[in-house]
Amino acid sequence: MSGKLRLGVNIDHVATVRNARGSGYPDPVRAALLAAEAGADGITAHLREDRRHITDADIERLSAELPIPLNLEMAATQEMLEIALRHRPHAVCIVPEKREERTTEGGLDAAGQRDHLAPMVRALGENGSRVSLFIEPDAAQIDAAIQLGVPVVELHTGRFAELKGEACAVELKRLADAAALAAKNGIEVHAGHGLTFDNVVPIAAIPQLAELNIGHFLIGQAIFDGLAPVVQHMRALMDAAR
Ligand SMILES: CC(=O)[C@@H](O)[C@H](O)COP(=O)(O)O
Ligand SMILES: NCC(=O)COP(=O)(O)O
Repeated sequence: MSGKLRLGVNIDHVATVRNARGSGYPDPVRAALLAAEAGADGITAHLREDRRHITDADIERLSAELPIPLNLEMAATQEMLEIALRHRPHAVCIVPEKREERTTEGGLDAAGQRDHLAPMVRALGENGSRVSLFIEPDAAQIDAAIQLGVPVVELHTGRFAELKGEACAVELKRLADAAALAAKNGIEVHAGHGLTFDNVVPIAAIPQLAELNIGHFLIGQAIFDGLAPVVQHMRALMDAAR
């Protein structure tokens, strides 16, 4: 696959700024609508168990107002399953979660949780949401995704984003190999976490990738440059990489 690479804009950290004062602004839904106007192909929002940023009300409004697909990120819990079944978002991405973490620290251990994940994946898929698993670029995790029958995996690029030099190059190859393995087995491949203007191009150049989900950097950069120009610039970098 080397067609258009979709950009999913994660608006979690607009909500982080809003929640800092408990005010109604900045409004994550307004940010999502502006990102859509600027060329985002989808919006990603992570409803965390502790609601540190995105809230249930945000998901309600995004579900009602978004003109582009919503990708709801959630932990593999009964509470989140019921919320996802109620809203029936275009997509649901199951991610690992620890309350004590500052941000997602790695991929979901799908291989170690297959029995727990299987009924959730089935229920979400039968309800009409496209299910993805946020996993490490690892053959065992991809095999688990194949066994679980998910149509999409999202590869965790956080390690790639943190590493430098030769170690970063090794992680990039790990991501490319994992994308090729998943795609060969009929799974659509996405990637995300820690992507910026400076590191997105080699990820975007991986031909099997269909979508990148990018948030924290875009929202931070928008403070200086505005959200629409930042989305348009990321979009241009991704297009130029293909
Ligand atoms: C799964 C992932 O990498 C992000 O989409 C996730 O939203 C990170 O969690 P925070 O947004 O809370 O940092
Ligand atoms: N799944 C990755 C995502 O949605 C955004 O991650 P980040 O860009 O906020 O690190």
